[in-house]
Amino acid sequence: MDILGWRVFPLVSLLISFLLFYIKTFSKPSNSLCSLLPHDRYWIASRQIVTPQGVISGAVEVKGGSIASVVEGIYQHGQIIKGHVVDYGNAVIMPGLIDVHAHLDDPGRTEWEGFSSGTKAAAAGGITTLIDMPLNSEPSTVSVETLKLKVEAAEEKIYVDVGFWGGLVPENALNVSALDSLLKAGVLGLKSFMCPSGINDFPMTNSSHIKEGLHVLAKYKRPLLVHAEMQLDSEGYPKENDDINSARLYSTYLNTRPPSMEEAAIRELLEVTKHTRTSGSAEGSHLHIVHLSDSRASLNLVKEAKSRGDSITVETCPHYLAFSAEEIQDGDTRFKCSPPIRDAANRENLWHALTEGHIDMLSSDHSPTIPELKLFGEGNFLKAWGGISSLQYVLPVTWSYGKQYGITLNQLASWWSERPAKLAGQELKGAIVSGNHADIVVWEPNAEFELDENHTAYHKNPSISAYMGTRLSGKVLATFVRGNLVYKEGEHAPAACGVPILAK
Ligand SMILES: NC(=O)NC(NC(N)=O)C(=O)[O-]
Ligand SMILES: [Zn+2]
Ligand SMILES: [Zn+2]
Repeated sequence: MDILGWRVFPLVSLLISFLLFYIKTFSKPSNSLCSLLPHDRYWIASRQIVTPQGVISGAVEVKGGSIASVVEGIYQHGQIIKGHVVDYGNAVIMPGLIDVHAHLDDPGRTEWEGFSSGTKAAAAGGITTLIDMPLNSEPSTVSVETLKLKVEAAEEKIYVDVGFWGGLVPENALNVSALDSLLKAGVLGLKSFMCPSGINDFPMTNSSHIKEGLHVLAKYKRPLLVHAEMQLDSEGYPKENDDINSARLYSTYLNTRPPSMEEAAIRELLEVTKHTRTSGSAEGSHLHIVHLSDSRASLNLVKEAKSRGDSITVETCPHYLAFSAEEIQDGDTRFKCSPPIRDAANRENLWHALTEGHIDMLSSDHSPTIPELKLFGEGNFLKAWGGISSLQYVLPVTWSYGKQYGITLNQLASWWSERPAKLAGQELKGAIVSGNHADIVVWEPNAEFELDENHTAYHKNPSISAYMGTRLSGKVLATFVRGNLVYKEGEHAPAACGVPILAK
């Protein structure tokens, strides 16, 4: 290169790096597009703010995406609070919901849901963090490579924060280094099935796989979530049933998945969870049973394990608390899920277990599909896709059906925010306290609405939701994620600025 070339070369490379910096900085949505509120520092006030110390009347100061202070009344240091104040009057200010169990089906099955529509629905429902399940996307999240595909798929599409569970499947369960690298890559914990999952690249695990998984998880202090239903030789399991009249009956489906399937799975799990006790070989790991439906023998087993010191928690879902088998019409496959929705007496017991603290938390288990796979015309319960679509409605559903049991705002915050935050290892989320992320839902408990065709639903396929046609109370007015007002009465922020959460 001649002298001139040597002089021009640094200049050109400087120019290129400036250009790259410019593209990187300014092609991302600017902050003003992330929020419907053009302030970095502001206050939100109401007469009902749900804090860990109880419900107070006052104001929450938000600064730089975090909660800077929480004050009773509208005075701080004896002076009336200054700056931009949004006064929500009698509406409830609560920590944003954390949904630890949702299937957003992205990448690969975005015609079922996808990160964009799924997190829009979440924001409209007051959910500020969602942990995505490792199955129903294509491929399933079972390795470092497939996790990378998830995170890439989520980029600039998520309106709320999204974390990821990894899958524990036979292939990685017996391969410590594969599990290690998946956990190092940032999944918040693992999830496995004790029965067929319905997804080809997500095979079921047995208790030896689960034991191995827990021992690896112990090092990382992260949980294993398990779909606890086990196929029993002596009892029925979705047998192919060519008699369409019988397959249309909800009772036919219910009989294929009796409570004893949940009980058998949990009994087997407890052989392994004993290692999670203090000084046990898997101390530090934790087992979480997802979507419990059986409120009798299965729940008793969990209670006993807790009393013995096992590190174990259990969730149930709004659909088990809202619906009962008696009300499900034959052929109405919107209600098909596993484990199945059981009788009204079981539902009553679930409510008691929840209010008495034996069920630790709630999750949506939002598991949508395309209407075609729900086989509405045929109404075949044995062949239709199993899964309830509910993401946007979990708060009003819990509130509407829970009011008669006298549930409190603090209980709602505990079931939907505090305990889920702990399960997912999110120390800066789940409660309205200074220093936490400003993840907040503002909602009006007394406002009622009809879930009819005039109601704006953000799910990709609203018609498959079992809640369509019901009347609910509890309307979400505003949702803040890390201080950004991402949803306000029917409108979303222009840009999707949620953060993908990876464990460190
Ligand atoms: N593949 C699924 O989404 N399964 C889900 N299906 C339900 N719950 O019916 C689940 O969580 O088990
Ligand atoms: Zn499941
Ligand atoms: Zn699920």
